[in-house]
Amino acid sequence: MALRRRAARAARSAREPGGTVLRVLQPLELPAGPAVLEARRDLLALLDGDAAYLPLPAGDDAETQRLSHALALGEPIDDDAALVVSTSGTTGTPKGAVHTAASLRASATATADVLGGPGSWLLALPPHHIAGLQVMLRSLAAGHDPVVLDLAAGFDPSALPGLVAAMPGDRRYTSLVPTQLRKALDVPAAVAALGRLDAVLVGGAATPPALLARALDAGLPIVRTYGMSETAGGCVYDGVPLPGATVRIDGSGGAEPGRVVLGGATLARGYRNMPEHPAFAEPGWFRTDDLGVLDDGVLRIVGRADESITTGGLTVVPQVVETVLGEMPGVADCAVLGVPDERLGEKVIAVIVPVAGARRPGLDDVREFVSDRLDRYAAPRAVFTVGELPLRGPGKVNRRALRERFA
Ligand SMILES: O=C(O)CCC(=O)c1ccccc1C(=O)O
Repeated sequence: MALRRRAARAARSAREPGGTVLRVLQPLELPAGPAVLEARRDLLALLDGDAAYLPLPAGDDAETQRLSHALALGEPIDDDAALVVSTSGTTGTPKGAVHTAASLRASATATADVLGGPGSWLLALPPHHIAGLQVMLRSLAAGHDPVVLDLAAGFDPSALPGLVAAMPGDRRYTSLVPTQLRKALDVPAAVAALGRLDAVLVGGAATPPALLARALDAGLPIVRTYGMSETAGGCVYDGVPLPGATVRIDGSGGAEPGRVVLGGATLARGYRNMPEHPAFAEPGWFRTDDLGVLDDGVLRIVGRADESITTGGLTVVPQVVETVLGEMPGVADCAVLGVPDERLGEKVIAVIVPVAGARRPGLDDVREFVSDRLDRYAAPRAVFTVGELPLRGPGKVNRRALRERFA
C-alpha cells in the first residue's frame, strides 16, 4: 500500500484512543533476530506490512513516544534491550545491533542539541534503515508525527515542496542519502523546499565533494553525518563527534589513514547472540570497517578497510579513486572496485554513470584525467558505463554485484 494512503490512515488512527503497540520491523529469518519497535499506534500505521502487532501492557507511559522493551514475537531479548537494529553489514553476515533506551536517548538528545533543538522530521528513507528509524524517533521524541515521503515508486523529489509545507514545528529537518540529494538538486522546487529546512542530514555513503559543493552553493543546510546501526545512526556531524561521542583512529602512523574506532553513549551494547564478536571486543568501543584520519580532531573518512584493492602488491582505497572520478566532467556517479587479474592479483576498474546527454567517458579520458591526481597504480585499467549503480541499501553501492558483472 502506498505510504501516502497509509499516512492518511495514520492521521485517522491518531484520533483513536492510543495505547502502544509492538511492531516487528524485520523479517524473522535473520539469525540476529528481528528488530522490534514500540511506538504510538499512529506511527505504526505508517509501517504497514505482514508483521503482527502485539499489544503492550499499558504502563506509566501508555501513549508513549519513547522506545522500550523489545520482544521478538513474545521471546524476550534482554532486560535492557530497547531495539535491535538489523544490519546486513558489508560482509553479508546479518547482525542485530542491540540498543538500549539509554543509547537511543543519547542519540536523540545529542542530535537535537547539535541541530539547534528538537523538531519535526520528513521521512524520505525506509523506516527499517537506521537513518529512517532515527527520523521517526527524533520526530516522535519532539512530539511530531513524521511527514512521510512515498517511496513506493522510488524517491521523487517533486513531492518535497508539498511535504515540507506540511511539516509542523519551528524546526524542521530531514535525512537523505547522497543519491537522493543528487536527484533533488535537479528539481528547482525541491531545492527551494529543502532550503527552507533547518538541516538536511546527508549520510549512509560518502558525499562526493562536487555534490556537496553544488548543494551548499544552492543554499542547502547540509550536515554530513557519519555513523552506522551500531552507533544508532550518525554520531559524527561534519567530521565532529556529537557531544558524548568519541572517535579514535587505530593503527595509523600520524597522517596515514587507520581504523576508525567509535565510542560514547550512543553505542549499541553489542550484537545479539554474538557475545564474542570482535567489533565489540573492547568495552565501550566499536571497531568499524572504515579507514579515516583525524585532522585537528576533525574526522575524515577515507574508505573501507574491507573494500581496499591489492593491485601488484599495492593498496588502493576505492573511495579515494571515486572521489577523484566524481570531479571528472561527464561523470554523474561512479564506483571503483578490484577484479581478479592474473598478473596484478587484482586490477582497478571503474564503473561510471555518465551525465545524461554528455559524451560517455572512456578509458583514455579517465586515465588522462587521473594522471596528475592519483598514483599510477591506482588509475583504473578498465572503464564501464551503466545507467545506474546497483545498491545494497540506501545510498550504498553493491560492489559485489558489480564485481560479478564486470570481472
Ligand atoms: O548508513 C548508515 O549505516 C547510517 C547512516 C545514517 O545514520 C544517516 C544516513 C543518512 C542521513 C542521516 C543519517 C543519520 O545520521 O541519521
